[in-house]
This record gives sequence, structure tokens and C-alpha cells, in this order.
Amino acid sequence: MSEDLIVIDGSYLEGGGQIVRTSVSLSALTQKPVKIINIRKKRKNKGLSHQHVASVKAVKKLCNAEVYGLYVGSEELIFIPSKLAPKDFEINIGTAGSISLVIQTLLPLSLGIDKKFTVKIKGGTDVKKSPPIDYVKNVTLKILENFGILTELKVLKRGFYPEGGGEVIFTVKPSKIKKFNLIEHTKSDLVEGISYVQNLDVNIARRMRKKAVELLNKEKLNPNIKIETSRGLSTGAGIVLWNDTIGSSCLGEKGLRAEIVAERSVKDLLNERKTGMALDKYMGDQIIPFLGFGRGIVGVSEITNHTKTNIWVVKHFLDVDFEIREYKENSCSGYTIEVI
Ligand SMILES: Nc1ncnc2c1ncn2[C@@H]1O[C@H](COP(=O)(O)OP(=O)(O)OP(=O)(O)O)[C@@H](O)[C@H]1O
Repeated sequence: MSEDLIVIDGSYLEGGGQIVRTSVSLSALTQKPVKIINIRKKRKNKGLSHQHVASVKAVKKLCNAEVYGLYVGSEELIFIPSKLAPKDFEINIGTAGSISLVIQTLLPLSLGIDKKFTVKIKGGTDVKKSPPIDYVKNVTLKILENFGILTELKVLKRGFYPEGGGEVIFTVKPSKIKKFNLIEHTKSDLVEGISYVQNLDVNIARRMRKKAVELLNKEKLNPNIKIETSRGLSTGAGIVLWNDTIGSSCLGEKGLRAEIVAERSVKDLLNERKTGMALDKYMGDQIIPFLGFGRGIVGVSEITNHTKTNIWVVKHFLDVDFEIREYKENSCSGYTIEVI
């Protein structure tokens, strides 16, 4: 068995949890056993965290994998998959670990299943350094749906750091990926969004929306931002904006004025929009496994270390080459990533 094992160095380049997620997901999909060493070696809290353990557990369940080293803090993991066998189940990350990143791990499995599965995931919906759940819903899943990936996502409860308490129902359906051809942004002027609070005064959400609308109007854009207020186990606020295939967000923090939260998110969106490319810096890395399977070409605003690392991981599993080129046409300024 060890001869067939793909060995991945988890400290490569970005050296984050994404190496684990992509490796395990593609291992299940391609049925190639994998060993990941030096997991998150560059991070302060080395090894697997709760979110990564939950992600691996979820994939393990779906392919009855034999797994070694699956515990919080583990710096080495062996994952030996069996045939994918979709089933419904529940997974509790146990902290405010990102539900979105568990979803990120499950998404590619859509390409290898013959019937749908539904997972109830408990954890954090809006946590730092991960896609807010509204970004997943309105940017990631929408783009992927256009290229054949069929899913349903229902958010039951929001969960913030540190208590979590978020709950979502996520369904993945058997999907057939289409070839990508998504280089430039549509330049639509409709900016949709959600300004939300949990266990906090609704005025915070109103102030975030007001500021975002004011700034977007200044740019002659057409904002349509909803307000959401809820009660839950944890407390928090934030804003997520999306403009066709690009998105941005900012989480509220104690001491950070609502107007600043809105301003940061708008600024990020406008910067992405200015590049004229179809995918923002976050989707740039998230699209990579799908591009590996679907082939074709996408346009991104930036080539991040996450993107380079994900390309490197995918190439361990698929016999594909990713060509990155600068793209400066039609007043766009970014990069294309192509798989022939
Ligand atoms: N604000 C955001 N909006 C959308 N996506 C985001 C945002 N912040 C981070 N992401 C995405 O979340 C993922 C984070 O991967 P990364 O490996 O850094 O995370 P991790 O598993 O939490 O590991 P680590 O703690 O080691 O960084 C990437 O796909 C990145 O694009």
C-alpha cells in the first residue's frame, strides 16, 4: 500500500488547512490513498484543528475510509478511501470552526457520487479567515452551479466565535462538470448583500447597510442589501456583498464602528471589481480543484499563495497542468488560469 500512497507535505508554500481539505477530498474522489505530513507546520497552532478533523471525518464517512492520525493537533494523516457511498449524517465541529470550510471539502465529491447526500453541520457560519456562509451561498455555489455542480444550502442558525452554535443543512447532488470559460466580470451594476446582527441591536445592521449603500451609490452602482437580525448561542455582526461572480465581506468586532465594517467590505469589492476579472482572490483558490476536473479557463484578480498551493495539491491527484498568464485586455488587469 505504501508504494501507492501519495505523500503531500502539508508545510508547502501557504502550508494551511486547505492542503488537508483538498487532499482528502480528491483522495476520496480519485480513490488514491494519501499521506499528509507536516500538517499546518507554519501555523501557530500546528496540526489539525477541530475544523479540519470535522472535514476529514465527513469525507471518511462518505467513503468508509481507513484513517490514521485523525485527532486535533495531529501533524500526520493517512487517508485510505473506499468507494464513495453517499449517506445523510450530522457533523458537529464542536467549536466555532468554519462550517464553510467543511462545505469546501465536501463540494468536489459531487463529481463522484451516484445519489445525493445531506449533511447537517454545526459550528461557525461567520468566522475569520474563512468564507462567510453568505459568500458560500451567493458566490461559490452560484458560480459552481453554472458549471454543473448541484447543491442546496440552508442556513438554520448563525454561529460566531467563540461559542459557535451555527447550523446549516447542506445537500450535494450527483453532478457533471462543464468546461470553464469565465474570464471577465460581467460589469453588472447590481450589488447585492446582507447586513446582519445576532444578539445585537438591529441599528448596527442598519448603519452598516446605510454606509455601504452610500459608498456604492457614489460609484454609480445599484445596491440591494438586506438586513437580517437573529438570536442565537453566539453574538456577532457582519456584512457580505456580492456583485455577480465576485464577493467581499467584513465581520464586526468589538470596538469597530459599523461604518468601518461596511467601508472595508465595499472597498474590497470595488478593488476586485476594478480588475475586471470574473473571480475574486478567494474564489481564485477555491475554483482550482473544479478547474482540474472541468478544464478550460478562468480569470482571477490575483494569484495568491492559496491558489498556488491548491494547484500544487491538485496536480498530485490529477494528470493536469495549470497555465497562469497575465491578462490585460478590455481594460482588465489580472490573470488567467488555464487547464488544457
Ligand atoms: N473573507 C473570505 N471570503 C471568502 N473566502 C475566504 C475568506 N477568507 C478566507 N477564505 C477562504 O478560506 C480558505 C482558507 O484556507 P486556509 O488553508 O487558510 O484555512 P484553514 O483551514 O483555516 O487553515 P489555517 O488555519 O491553517 O489557515 C481559502 O479557500 C480562502 O480562499
